[in-house]
Amino acid sequence: MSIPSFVVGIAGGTGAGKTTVARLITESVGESVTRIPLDNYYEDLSHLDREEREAVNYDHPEAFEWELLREHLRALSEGQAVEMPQYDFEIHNRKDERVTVLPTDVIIVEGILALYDETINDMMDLRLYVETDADVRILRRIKRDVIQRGRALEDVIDQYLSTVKPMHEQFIEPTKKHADLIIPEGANSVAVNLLEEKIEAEIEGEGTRTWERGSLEGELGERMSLEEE
Ligand SMILES: Nc1ncnc2c1ncn2[C@@H]1O[C@H](COP(=O)(O)OP(=O)(O)O)[C@@H](O)[C@H]1O
Ligand SMILES: Nc1ccn([C@@H]2O[C@H](COP(=O)(O)O)[C@@H](O)[C@H]2O)c(=O)n1
Repeated sequence: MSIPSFVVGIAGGTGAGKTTVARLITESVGESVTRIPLDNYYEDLSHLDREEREAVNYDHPEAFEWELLREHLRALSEGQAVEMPQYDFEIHNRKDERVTVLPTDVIIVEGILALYDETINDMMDLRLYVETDADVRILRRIKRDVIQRGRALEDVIDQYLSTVKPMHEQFIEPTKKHADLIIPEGANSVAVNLLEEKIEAEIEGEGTRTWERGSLEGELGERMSLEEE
């Protein structure tokens, strides 16, 4: 019998620690986890020039291609591979290439609005909201955007005040009510260890969801067979 993947959502404000939590779980649990960054599902803005793309509100739900994410999650949790878009923060747009993502026992969807879409929330088995104070989050974001993404401090501050903060209050923070668990501070080792245990138990437990990874590698896009227990 087919057993769908265990789908985990990790939401929270910018700089809250979502990516870190997702990365720690993935590193600990291993190959059976696939990470789906919501950033990869920003709308394709190739029809806009760079200046117009810089002015887009990237914290509004309309910035994302929800239907594509729904389709991909549905496909992955049913055992089909998908071609996931890749996002480039330098050019404020998708890259030309896509990456083939194989179905796995566990799928982690991670991003500011990971708990926003009702259909996607219904597909999730575990919904997490990472909660970190706004002052800590903006300091982390300034460090990341200025040092790693080469953005000007003035621009980072302007963007924070004009869109990031108001959208957080209007759309992101309210999704906390959809969470099963709230994780304080991001890479909080007690919470992360408990999550790792929960996810490992899901993989190893009764009715194991065991995708035969190798069986798909030669015939990508084909439906996978499930290992009978
Ligand atoms: N509990 C924590 N304590 C200290 N730093 C943390 C903690 N959690 C995350 N960080 C750091 O904060 C920064 C932002 O974390 P990240 O996971 O990228 O946030 P998000 O994906 O929510 O934007 C990273 O440099 C990360 O190492
Ligand atoms: N071209 C873009 C696209 C998105 N952003 C910002 O990314 C933030 C979401 O990612 P986190 O890892 O911080 O959760 C979001 O707040 C967008 O403002 C951007 O700056 N440029």
